[in-house]
Amino acid sequence: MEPRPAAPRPRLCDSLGADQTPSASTLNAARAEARPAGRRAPAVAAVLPAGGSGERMGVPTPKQFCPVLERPLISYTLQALERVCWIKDIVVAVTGENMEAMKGIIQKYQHQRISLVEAGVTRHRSIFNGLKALAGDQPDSKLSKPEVVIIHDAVRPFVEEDVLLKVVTAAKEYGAAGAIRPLVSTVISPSADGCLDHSLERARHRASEMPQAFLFDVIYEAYQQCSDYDLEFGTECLQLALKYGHIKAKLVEGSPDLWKVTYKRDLYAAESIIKERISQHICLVMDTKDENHVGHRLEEVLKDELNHVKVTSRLPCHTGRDLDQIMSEQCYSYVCVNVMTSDFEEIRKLVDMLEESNLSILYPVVVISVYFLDYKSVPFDQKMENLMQIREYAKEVKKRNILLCGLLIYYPQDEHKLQESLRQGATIIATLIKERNSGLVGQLLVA
Ligand SMILES: Nc1ccn([C@@H]2O[C@H](COP(=O)(O)OP(=O)(O)OP(=O)(O)O)[C@@H](O)[C@H]2O)c(=O)n1
Ligand SMILES: O=P(O)(O)OC[C@@H](O)[C@@H](O)[C@@H](O)CO
Repeated sequence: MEPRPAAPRPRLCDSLGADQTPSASTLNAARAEARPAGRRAPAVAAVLPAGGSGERMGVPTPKQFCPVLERPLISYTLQALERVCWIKDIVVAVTGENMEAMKGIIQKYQHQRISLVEAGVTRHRSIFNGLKALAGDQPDSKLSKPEVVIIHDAVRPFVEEDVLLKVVTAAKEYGAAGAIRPLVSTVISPSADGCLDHSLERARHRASEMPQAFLFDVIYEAYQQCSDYDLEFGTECLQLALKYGHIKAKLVEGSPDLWKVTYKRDLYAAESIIKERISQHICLVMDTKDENHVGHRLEEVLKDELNHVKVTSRLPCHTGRDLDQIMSEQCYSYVCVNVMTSDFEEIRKLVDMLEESNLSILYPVVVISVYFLDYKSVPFDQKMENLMQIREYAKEVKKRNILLCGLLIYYPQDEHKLQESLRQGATIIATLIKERNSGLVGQLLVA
């Protein structure tokens, strides 16, 4: 899958600052971009079934709470939906025993617009409970009934605004809509004696994925009429709309990353996709704009080595403006360049700025403190002592989800040797950023 920037794609509401509350007029303007002219934007809510036990994952923790880069999987899905400003409420169905854990996740990762309901013993029953909360059937419910409701599995973290908009727009017109994907394996039907009865022509069939969207009344009435058998054994909401509402859902082609995390391999895949997405931008911090500065040489080598990664450089962080810039860039990888010094001043400033920006709440931020030293010609026992401070300081900042390590780059007079050191340094930097391995925190690597 091609790497995509960690920052969400341009949103309908990107005209707003990250922390601004959209005014009604702004929202309407944003919605106007998203809808055919002359039609009112529907009120949209989402239901996320998250009450499963994840048996196929084969671990004690239900997969929606399994960590990915030390953050529960469900938090990524919530973040994906929260990026969509026109989804007004997100109802999550969790079991009673996981309710407190879910509240803790919402608080720790500062999720917004989330309401919790009790899950059911099956996925359909969990979804039904979420719909009941939106229907306003429950006396203490603060939720208002939406015109359109999105249903999306909590274990499908890679959902983007464009497919959500497609299914919602189609649901408004057809009553129901769902994302589909080409089948990878052929579907076969076994006979009672365990032999092949027949196979389906793969090209004429599709896999039903998520998100799905429905006119609220269509799907709510379908669930209210639903047989116990369907509630117990059904796996397809679109089928309920067809069977009980006689609505033929519009099928929307989805992107490859809509898949559902089901087995352990899916968790590994999710982690590598997230790592790839947050490693798309490297910011070098150096205390000079001098183009001949060796830090700019390193920047150029990094650009050559990592042609798909955005490499920028900026002066050390000193003002609140820098904080805004860091947040807006959503960069999770920093290289702090120190030449012939081994003090920690710049690193401490950068780490404090990153901490203040709350950037490391959602994703681990990699900070690499690079020291250019001609360590073959100058005694650096004293410098080494300073450099070894990195171990203790790194342990401290790890608690804030900042992965700090050091890199000593040989800085010889000889141009050819320097180029070789720069290339080796760039390779190490690229690996540290791509792998984001907390096991290397506090280490001092040498190029
Ligand atoms: N009683 C249930 C069962 C499932 N789900 C949710 O429905 C989504 C898709 O279901 P599935 O992948 O089957 O999850 P599990 O049932 O947890 O997985 P398994 O079948 O392996 O146990 C998941 O987000 C799951 O948490 C739910 O809300 N309530
Ligand atoms: O059956 P499971 O509970 O594993 O997952 C539910 C899936 O069937 C469902 O998410 C899609 O197939 C679309 O309906």
